[in-house]
Amino acid sequence: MSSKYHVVLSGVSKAYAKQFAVNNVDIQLKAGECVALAGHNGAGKSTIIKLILGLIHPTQGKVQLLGHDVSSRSAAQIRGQIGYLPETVALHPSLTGAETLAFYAKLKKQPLANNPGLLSRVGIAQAAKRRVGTYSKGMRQRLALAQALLGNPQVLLFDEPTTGLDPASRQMFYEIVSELRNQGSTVLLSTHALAELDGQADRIIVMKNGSKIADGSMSELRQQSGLPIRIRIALTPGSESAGKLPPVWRKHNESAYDLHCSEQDKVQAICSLGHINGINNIEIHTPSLDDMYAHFLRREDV
Ligand SMILES: Nc1ncnc2c1ncn2[C@@H]1O[C@H](COP(=O)(O)OP(=O)(O)OP(=O)(O)O)[C@@H](O)[C@H]1O
Repeated sequence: MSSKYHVVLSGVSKAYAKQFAVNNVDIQLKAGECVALAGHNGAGKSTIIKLILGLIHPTQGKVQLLGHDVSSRSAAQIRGQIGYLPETVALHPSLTGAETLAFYAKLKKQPLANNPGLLSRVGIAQAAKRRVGTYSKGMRQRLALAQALLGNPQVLLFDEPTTGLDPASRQMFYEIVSELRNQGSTVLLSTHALAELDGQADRIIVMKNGSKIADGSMSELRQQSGLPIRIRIALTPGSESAGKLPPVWRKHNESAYDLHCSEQDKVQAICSLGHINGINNIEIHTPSLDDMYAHFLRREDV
């Protein structure tokens, strides 16, 4: 296996009784890459994260982490290289933030000296001496993130990390993800919140009923989906130019007209408007991640 991959799943399936939670999935995660796992409830996202953590073992196939088979004894040594933020974090309410992080640092055999810096990094240094029971959901999630960052792990697994976070906390979270990528760590995060991934994830893997149904960067997914781009022009009210528009332009309302075309035809479509006077505005709407996600799920239903 090439060392540029931190995590490799090869033909991995996980069955409970006769039900496949994950079905014949191949995933490769490179060093310094942030990959999002998207899918509805029950799609298999948490199961993939648990397989990488070695908490459960595949029914079929192989999971490799930093060059080791996760099921092998040698994998125990590299567990300290993984940071994990579970979907639901149970923190003891009567411990302070600082005590909680000290507890996890001891479990991970990490020096306590780095803890104040970590609490500042996630923005809760001022609440370090307060009991966790008095923390808001966002503060608890920040503290849980700090424990995942203990020891500068090479692989970070975040299960729905931004659920319930306010915009400032989400922004802080993605700033940390960006730092982690820059330092060469691999980040895998599961999410339902696709819209917020734009510009944050290098790649998106779409799961459905345990199978991988799409895998690529935003622009690759856009191309694979073949979803059209919508160009909308607004004409000066009362303008006679509408009559000169090629028939492919459809009327949207009294002054606006739409054209649906592929990414490749976009420039030509705009150039063909060169002889039309009285264009007030041009809007280009490219398919969003939510549009593409819905498309991939529908395609599988057909
Ligand atoms: N321990 C288990 N025993 C039996 N079935 C399980 C077990 N864990 C998961 N499953 C089933 O496997 C499927 C995938 O579950 P998983 O938790 O991986 O989905 P998910 O994509 O993380 O969903 P969510 O977004 O709701 O967290 C589901 O049908 C679930 O019921």
